[in-house]
Amino acid sequence: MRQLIVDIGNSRIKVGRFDGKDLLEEVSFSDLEALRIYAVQEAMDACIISSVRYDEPTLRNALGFDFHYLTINSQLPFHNKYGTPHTLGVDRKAALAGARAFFPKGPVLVIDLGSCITYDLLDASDTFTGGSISPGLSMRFRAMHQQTARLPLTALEKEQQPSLVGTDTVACMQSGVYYGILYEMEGFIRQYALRYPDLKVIICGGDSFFFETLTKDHIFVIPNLVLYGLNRILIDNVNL
Ligand SMILES: Nc1ncnc2c1ncn2[C@@H]1O[C@H](COP(=O)(O)OP(=O)(O)O)[C@@H](O)[C@H]1O
Ligand SMILES: CC(C)(COP(=O)(O)O)[C@@H](O)C(=O)NCCC(=O)O
Repeated sequence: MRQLIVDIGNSRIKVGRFDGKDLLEEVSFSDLEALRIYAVQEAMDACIISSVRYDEPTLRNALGFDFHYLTINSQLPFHNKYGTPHTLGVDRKAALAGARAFFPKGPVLVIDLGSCITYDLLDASDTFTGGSISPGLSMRFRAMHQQTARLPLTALEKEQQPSLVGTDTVACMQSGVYYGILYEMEGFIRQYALRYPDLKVIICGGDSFFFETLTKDHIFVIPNLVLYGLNRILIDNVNL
């Protein structure tokens, strides 16, 4: 059984080709046309799309192949008790489903480092009530550049761990963004761990590899967690 799994985020489109529960290949695209060209060349039995950007008619029009579109009506492996369930990001639902694919029981905190950073807690009774949303890594760099007169647009190099004490403008910005996110995550993890003994933490998303040093016995970095979650949701929803 071949499944095509598509996660359309605010920065880019991530695609996984699965055979049952096994991820065979992972690619990313910047636009729908590139996704369409890739998808029509693949032999697939089923496809799921989660999109925080495009509504269902737009995607059906642009893509022209059949897929399950993740909505409020899709069956999920947890109880959604969010105050506004209709506005909950589908990528957050997929990440929580991914958490249950890796850890079937117990409390799990998912931290998704994408365009935004989301913190989502699933408790031991499989109930989701909410979490937090904060600005993502690239967004922090762009915001400082766009909303000041003197700060340049900069970024982190691959696998760069900046100095705590920045000694020039760029290094100060890199320190602020990197350690701002690191200490933010450590603070959330500490507070959640006090409330939920035996907590597991999964860090995922496009910028998660910058924080692999956080990996411990109960903290896991799984960059493509959302793809695994969508695969699980697809299997539950179309009876593969
Ligand atoms: N090819 C890429 N295109 C865009 N962003 C990328 C790419 N590779 C890594 N990234 C990083 O991933 C982050 C976005 O993460 P991702 O999980 O793809 O976000 P989203 O789900 O919001 O689209 C960006 O902040 C960027 O730093
Ligand atoms: C919070 C998000 C912007 C994160 O999206 P991402 O950074 O993964 O592209 C997205 O999940 C979203 O648009 N959520 C809607 C609001 C909510 O979840 O309550």
